[in-house]
Amino acid sequence: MSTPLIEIKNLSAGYDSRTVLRDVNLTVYDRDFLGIIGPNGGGKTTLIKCILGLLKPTAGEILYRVTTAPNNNPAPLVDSAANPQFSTLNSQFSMGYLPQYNSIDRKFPITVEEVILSGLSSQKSLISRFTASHREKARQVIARMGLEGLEDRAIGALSGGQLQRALLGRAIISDPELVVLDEPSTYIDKRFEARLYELLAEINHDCAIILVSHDIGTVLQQVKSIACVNETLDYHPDTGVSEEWLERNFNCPIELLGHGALPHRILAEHKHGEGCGCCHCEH
Ligand SMILES: Nc1ncnc2c1ncn2[C@@H]1O[C@H](COP(=O)(O)OP(=O)(O)OP(=O)(O)O)[C@@H](O)[C@H]1O
Repeated sequence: MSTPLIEIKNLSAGYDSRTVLRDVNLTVYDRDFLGIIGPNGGGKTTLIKCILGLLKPTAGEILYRVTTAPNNNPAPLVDSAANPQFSTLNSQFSMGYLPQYNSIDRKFPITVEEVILSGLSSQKSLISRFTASHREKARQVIARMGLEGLEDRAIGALSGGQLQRALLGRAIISDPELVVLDEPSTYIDKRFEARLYELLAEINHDCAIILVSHDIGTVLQQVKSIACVNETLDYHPDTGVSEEWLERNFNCPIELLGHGALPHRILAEHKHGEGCGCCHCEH
């Protein structure tokens, strides 16, 4: 069994006085590939915000593995209560984040290269410039993302898929311990989607991935473990989830169809618009 990278304990979170997540417990392991599914408004992005340190939980805590020990062995998880010198999110824990497409301000005057380099901002001081090796790293990431020739283009002049690739480049350029992707394939075409999942498989050799997606099919075929968030969290350590589990969590009839070794899930016949709240019923 791999070692834990992040442990979420009894976490609750919300906005103003409204609780969106309640009593969530979850362990993300080293080199995990965790898929997070759930209905619209179930709290997936809220959970991600908590993991990224962008939203303070109202209860519970999140523990991050402290940085690799000198002998290259992972250091144990730090209990923030027992070790007050550690904050729950320590600055040495590196995470890359691909936000939801609609949260990006495309008018922001920044080029593809600058977006990707900004993933290395924590490796330099505010006023110093990026070094030649930072720029070389950016060049490699631009090539990996298939964005050669677009280095100097402003993000407002990119297609949706190109922008998502630039943002993925930013998320991975620092070789983080965890990459968090919120709906990464929204605007990505089929050709790059296949490449995207190849890339994620490559990245997953060295770091853990949390992938939020409405596309249960893609999630089940890519991930090693799966969680469904709908105010509370239900976790499966592998992807062999049952129809019953999916139906309970999506509150919508779902059929699993055999597809090689993995289940290939599809929604069962059901009436749309009955307010079950699943993403498919909104279409
Ligand atoms: N900044 C905010 N202020 C107030 N309420 C919020 C805020 N962000 C999200 N919410 C509410 O919290 C609930 C959970 O939202 P969240 O974005 O976490 O859900 P989600 O599962 O990611 O949804 P989706 O699948 O639609 O992306 C929703 O009811 C949403 O309206």
